[in-house]
Amino acid sequence: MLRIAVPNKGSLSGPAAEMLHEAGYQQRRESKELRIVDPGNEVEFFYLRPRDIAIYVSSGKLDIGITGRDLLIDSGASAEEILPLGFARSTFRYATKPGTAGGVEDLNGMTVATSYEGIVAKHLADNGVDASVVHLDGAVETAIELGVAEVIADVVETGTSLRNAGLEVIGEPIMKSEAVVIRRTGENGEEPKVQQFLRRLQGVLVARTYVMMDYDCRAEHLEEAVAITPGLEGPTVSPLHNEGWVAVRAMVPAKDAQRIMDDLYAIGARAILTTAIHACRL
Ligand SMILES: Nc1ncnc2c1ncn2[C@@H]1O[C@H](COP(=O)(O)OP(=O)(O)OP(=O)(O)O)[C@@H](O)[C@H]1O
Ligand SMILES: O=P(O)(O)OC[C@H]1O[C@H](OP(=O)(O)OP(=O)(O)O)[C@H](O)[C@@H]1O
Ligand SMILES: [Mg+2]
Repeated sequence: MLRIAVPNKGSLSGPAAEMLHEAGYQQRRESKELRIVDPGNEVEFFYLRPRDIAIYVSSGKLDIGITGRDLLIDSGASAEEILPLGFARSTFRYATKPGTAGGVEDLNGMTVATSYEGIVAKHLADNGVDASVVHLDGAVETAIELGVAEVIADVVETGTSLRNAGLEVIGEPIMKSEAVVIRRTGENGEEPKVQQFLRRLQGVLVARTYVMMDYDCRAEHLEEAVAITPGLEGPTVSPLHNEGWVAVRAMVPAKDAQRIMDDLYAIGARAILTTAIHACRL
């Protein structure tokens, strides 16, 4: 049985459960459940604090975990990222009251409040900056107003929390994060159960990113059409009863679908349809 750590709370928890559900796995019915077994898929899910997941996975007691890249790196645990999942995207940045500092190089002698001490201490050291770090559990944006620190380092998505606190980012992002699948560093990546789990999640990512496009076009325009919709391994082309016409089917990126339909129409393609992909194995 594959043992998988899933975030039980916070920004990662809802989207992770949704992705696992789309991949065909049973998920817990209520938020107090700490573990469930999905016998049909031979998987056991453990609902754990996102911050603890890399530690459990590095211990070898759990095979796989879903957590944030920033949490993985901050933990210092001996676990590695094996698949990025595209949700809970954020940057990790320094912020101050306007006029306090222009970048990390100005932080000598200051105090930085953060929930991610591991990332911040390393970043300061890598930049040769001597600043102290104070650990706070959350809502770190308030630390400056209340005099606990001159600088914060925190997760930024829309920037709303910073704006509301009258703070602005300084310097370049320390890192970019998103939800990731992790496993113990150096673990054999060929294990069939693990590979099957990753293929299922990859299938969800593809189904979310691509749509299926079907259209009819004149045979003499086929090469132009194929250049517009190359598909993954090449489009499927079938003859139409109407001589001189062919039907074409290819996967296209969902975000480009409308532009691609316009381009196909312009070269004379007609009956252009897009349909959602519900599941996929590449
Ligand atoms: N507003 C956000 N947008 C996108 N990702 C976020 C956001 N806030 C936190 N994250 C990501 O979520 C993970 C942190 O999860 P965690 O549950 O510890 O904190 P949280 O989502 O802020 O929840 P909590 O309410 O418990 O503070 C990190 O990977 C972080 O990058
Ligand atoms: O840039 P934004 O869109 O505002 O998002 C970033 C904020 O979201 C998270 O806070 P959360 O609400 O989880 O509270 P926390 O600080 O207690 O973790 C994060 O810690 C930032 O404060
Ligand atoms: Mg938070």
